[in-house]
Amino acid sequence: MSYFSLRQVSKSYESQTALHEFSLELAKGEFLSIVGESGSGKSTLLRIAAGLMTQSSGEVWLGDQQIQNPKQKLVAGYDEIKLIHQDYHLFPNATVEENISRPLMNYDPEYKKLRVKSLLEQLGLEKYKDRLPRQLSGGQQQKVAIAQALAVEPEVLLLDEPFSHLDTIQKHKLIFELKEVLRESGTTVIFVTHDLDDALRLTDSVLILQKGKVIQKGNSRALCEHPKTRYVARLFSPINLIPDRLDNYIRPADVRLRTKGELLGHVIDQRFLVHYNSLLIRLRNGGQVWEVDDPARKYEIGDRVYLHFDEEKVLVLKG
Ligand SMILES: Nc1ncnc2c1ncn2[C@@H]1O[C@H](COP(=O)(O)OP(=O)(O)OP(=O)(O)O)[C@@H](O)[C@H]1O
Repeated sequence: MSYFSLRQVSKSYESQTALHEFSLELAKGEFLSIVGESGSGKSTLLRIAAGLMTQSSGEVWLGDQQIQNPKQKLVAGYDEIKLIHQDYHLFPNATVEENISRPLMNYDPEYKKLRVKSLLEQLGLEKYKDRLPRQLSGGQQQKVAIAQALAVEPEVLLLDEPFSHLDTIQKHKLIFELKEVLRESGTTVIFVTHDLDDALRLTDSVLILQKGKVIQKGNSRALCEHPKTRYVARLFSPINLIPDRLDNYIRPADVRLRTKGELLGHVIDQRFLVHYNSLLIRLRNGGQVWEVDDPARKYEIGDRVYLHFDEEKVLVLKG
């Protein structure tokens, strides 16, 4: 049953189309990640979804309420739909506790107190509650911005790359913590990012956006095993073009290294990774370079190797 939906939403800036007939249906409490490269229309999409930008055409619905855009509504935006982006704005002279309670100004004081206490606990911010934003790390400040957005208990949370200022370890920890908080509250979530790994840490359900259009939607396994385009395939790993075969590619993990065979190359680079060595291999015919996994860590720079692969692992990718 659809709860939050975008219906044929398009947006053009002057002559440029940023979003083209974009449609989406989410059930209550569903999480979806949208992955797209820079300029693919992710921020435009979320601003329209939050009622903060006027679309050129199409509609946004939350339950049976049509979301009004800034041309239709005096004060743009909704408490039910909150957007968090990387450039959050905290009140610099207010403490963490005051920042979180600010959106609850008109609420019952007793409710406000309990809600802020609960958010401080959920996001692990109790010990910082009396600090000013400048006395916090980037990750802690981002948590305060998230708590501030959650204060009014939004039905829908839209996350626009809000973790991009954080280092990888901090980011993964925050995504994990946030996932628990949002699951518990039954919030419907759309997370946009250019990083597939971040997306898959929050949810297994991913939509790929390119040049304002939906390229593919599915769970990680379906997208990885049956990518529709080279861009989707490359989000998971590099892909190697098979010589003399049009649009045929093979992933580094699907290549086996042997001492005999037909496709000959030699190792020109080697990287130590957690579960395998990653090799760069220059093919003898044509000089093309393949990236190949060496799980046995057997081969060294300069070695001659023959490359094998199963036909069923070959990806045929046109776009
Ligand atoms: N105010 C504007 N005026 C004109 N063009 C714009 C405007 N805002 C965005 N665009 C264009 O619309 C397209 C989509 O932009 P948008 O910011 O939605 O993409 P994005 O996927 O969020 O990018 P990024 O990941 O870099 O933030 C881009 O080509 C951008 O140049």
